[in-house]
Amino acid sequence: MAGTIKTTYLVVGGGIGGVTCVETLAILHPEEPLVIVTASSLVKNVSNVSFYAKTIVKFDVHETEASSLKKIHPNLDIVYDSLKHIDTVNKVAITDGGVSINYKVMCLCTGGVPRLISDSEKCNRILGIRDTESVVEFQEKLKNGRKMLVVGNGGIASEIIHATGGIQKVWVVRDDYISATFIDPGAAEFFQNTFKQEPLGKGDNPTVLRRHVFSEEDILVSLNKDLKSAALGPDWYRKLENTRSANGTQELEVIYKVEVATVREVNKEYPLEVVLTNGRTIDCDFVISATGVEPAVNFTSDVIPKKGPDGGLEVNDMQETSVRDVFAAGDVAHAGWPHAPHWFQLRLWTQARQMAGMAAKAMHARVTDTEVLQDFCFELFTHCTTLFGYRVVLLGKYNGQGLGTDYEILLRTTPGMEYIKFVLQNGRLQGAILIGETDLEEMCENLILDQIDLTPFGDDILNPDIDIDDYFD
Ligand SMILES: Cc1cc2nc3c(=O)[nH]c(=O)nc-3n(C[C@H](O)[C@H](O)[C@H](O)COP(=O)(O)OP(=O)(O)OC[C@H]3O[C@@H](n4cnc5c(N)ncnc54)[C@H](O)[C@@H]3O)c2cc1C
Ligand SMILES: NC(=O)C1=CN([C@@H]2O[C@H](COP(=O)(O)OP(=O)(O)OC[C@H]3O[C@@H](n4cnc5c(N)ncnc54)[C@H](OP(=O)(O)O)[C@@H]3O)[C@@H](O)[C@H]2O)C=CC1
Repeated sequence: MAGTIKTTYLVVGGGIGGVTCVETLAILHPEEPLVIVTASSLVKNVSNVSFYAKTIVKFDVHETEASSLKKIHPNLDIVYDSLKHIDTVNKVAITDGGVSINYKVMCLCTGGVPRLISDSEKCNRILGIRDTESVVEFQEKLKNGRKMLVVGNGGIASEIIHATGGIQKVWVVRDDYISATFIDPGAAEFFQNTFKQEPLGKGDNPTVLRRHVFSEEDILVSLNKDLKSAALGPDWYRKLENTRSANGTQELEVIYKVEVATVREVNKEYPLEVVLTNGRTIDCDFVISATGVEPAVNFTSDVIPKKGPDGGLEVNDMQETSVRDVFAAGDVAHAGWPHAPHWFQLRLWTQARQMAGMAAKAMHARVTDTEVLQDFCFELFTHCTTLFGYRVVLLGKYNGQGLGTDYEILLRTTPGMEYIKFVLQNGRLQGAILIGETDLEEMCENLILDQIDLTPFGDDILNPDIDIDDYFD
């Protein structure tokens, strides 16, 4: 396979980041040669893009043959291989198979790998979920399993708890409420109530509106986690819904404020013995470690690019690493520029797509010696997802991240229907959690971006009987 290729643009990785970078370059500079290095013949692509507002985007993600990318870029060369080494001085990338690719600018989109709990190396009954293969392995374990332990409190754990059935589940979280990466304790309670009941019709339950001024103590015990933060896509968990263990029982126990201390294989009724940090022992068939991702910096380089505290390749607002002409985007990157007040990094589809689009524009600007500004999407953190069957939209500093101690929360909740949380500081909206079909996305986006003083509206801003939108038209 060895040989030499000369290209203007080089993109590494066939996830959402790599494919978005290729698609954007296909629009910006179709006549220039472009190479994508992808270890897999399948790559990710985005479809059904719908805009809830200027920056709030929802889309579907599918797998497609890498060769289909040639339809959009006539000068695309696909190398089915893995990047091994970058010689940044001579601008040559070398693959495992010995192909040398001479580039002018390159973008690293190598994604991340699951960060598993310790003991995972000793035992193949501790699984992480990242790609299609890991889901197939999980499905096999589910079919024959009686009891599983899920550790972690983010997106994957929440989706697994929601989608699996016919198996006893023990969910071990280190917070005092569920799904802490995405929501607050109030929303967790809203979801937990729905576990117990059928969805309600409008009018079955009263709407509650309340304002809460937080003290430091409140915040410490409940809200305001510093969010840390790929690669299957939305709806991956639907595959689990039809995978039922023949054992039949279905129970969920959530154990709060603990971690897994040790896991060992034993010769007892259940093959795994998990000891928690509170001393309790749980016997189970397997463990799902849904404990975050680590950037996949799985290649060497003559000059090592600077890394962020999360181990990601630190990039500036143009997505360029500390090594000139080497850009990075998606889960492998650490957003190292001074962030806009209502944006922060979370390793998500949306951000991988936004970063990669930005990287492509900056790479094109470098090659054509032109100027480009950072995209507007980095002004506001937005995330649209589905949790426990509900639409969830997260905007800005939705959990008060980095706001200190003097902010207010305005809540409106209708059990089984909607949960709306506004985070206000100095009377201005800083973030919001919108659960259910609230239709408030666009208004919230405008209120956060324009920083309109909402003091004159008092609690009416969330009064369901007042159409507050009218005030801002
Ligand atoms: C189970 C699961 C569910 C998720 N659900 C959601 C969701 O609902 N919403 C959401 O916003 N986000 C979700 N995410 C997160 C999202 O998938 C990631 O943020 C996103 O896929 C990151 O894209 P990426 O292109 O940076 O990385 P990846 O998708 O990981 O792609 C990286 C690619 O690079 C390749 N690669 C790695 N190293 C090399 C190398 N050395 N040479 C060549 N190729 C290489 C990999 O094989 C891979 O194809 C989910 C993640 C998981 C694991
Ligand atoms: N619907 C969506 O948008 C989804 C998004 N994703 C994305 O995919 C990626 C992987 O998901 P996931 O693995 O859930 O990662 P997340 O980063 O979302 O969550 C990881 C969770 O595990 C906890 N944790 C980390 N280490 C330990 C440990 N040693 N013991 C106990 N708990 C631990 C974290 O707690 P702490 O915060 O305290 O560190 C956090 O609650 C993420 O980027 C996520 O955003 C995944 C699924 C769905």
